[in-house]
Amino acid sequence: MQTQSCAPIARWLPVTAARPAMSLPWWRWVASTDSLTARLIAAGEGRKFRVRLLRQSIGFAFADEAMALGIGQRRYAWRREVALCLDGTPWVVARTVAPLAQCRGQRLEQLGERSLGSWLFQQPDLKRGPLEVTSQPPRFAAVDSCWGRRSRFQHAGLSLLVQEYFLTAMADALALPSR
Ligand SMILES: C=C(O[C@@H]1C=C(C(=O)O)C=C[C@H]1O)C(=O)O
Repeated sequence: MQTQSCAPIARWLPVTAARPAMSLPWWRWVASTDSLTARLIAAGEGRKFRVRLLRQSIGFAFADEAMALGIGQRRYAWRREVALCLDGTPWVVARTVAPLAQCRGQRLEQLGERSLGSWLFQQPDLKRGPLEVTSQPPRFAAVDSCWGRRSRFQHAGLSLLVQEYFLTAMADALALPSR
C-alpha cells in the first residue's frame, strides 16, 4: 500500500490571514461557508454540473490531513477525490478524508458521482470548522489552481476533512482574477 510519506507538506493559513493576498471576487468564493456545489450550479448559469469521481480508496491520510483530523498517520482513512465539472470542464477538484473507524454505517462509499455536499448540507446536526487556505496546488491532481481551502465537517460522530481547489479554468470561465 502506498504510504504517501514523500508527499510535500501543504501550507495552510487561516482564511482571514490570506485575505490581504486575495481579490474580492475570490474572497467571496473562498470564504463562503454554504454549499459549494449549490454555488457552482448557480454560477454555471445553465451549464451542466457533474461530480466526476477521480478516486475513492482506503489508505493513509497525508501528514497534514491526519493532523487536521486529529488521527495518527497510521490510521486507515476513507479518501475520495472528485472533480466538480461544468459542461465537462473541471472548475474545482476536491479531496475528502475521514477516519475509517468513523465511517461505518455512513454509506459514504455509495455516494458515487452524487455530490458529497448535497448530502452533507441536508444533515441537521452538521457543524463546520474554520476555513484554512493555501496557494499551493493540490497533491492529488495535476491541475492549475488559484486557491485551495479546507475545513472539517462534523456529523453524527463522523469528521470529514474537505479540501477544495479552485482551478484556473473556473477563473477563466467566470472572468475572475488569477488570485
Ligand atoms: C462540501 C461540498 O461538497 C462538494 C462535493 C464533493 C464530493 O462530492 O466529493 C467534495 C467537495 C465539495 O466541493 C459542498 O458542496 O460544499
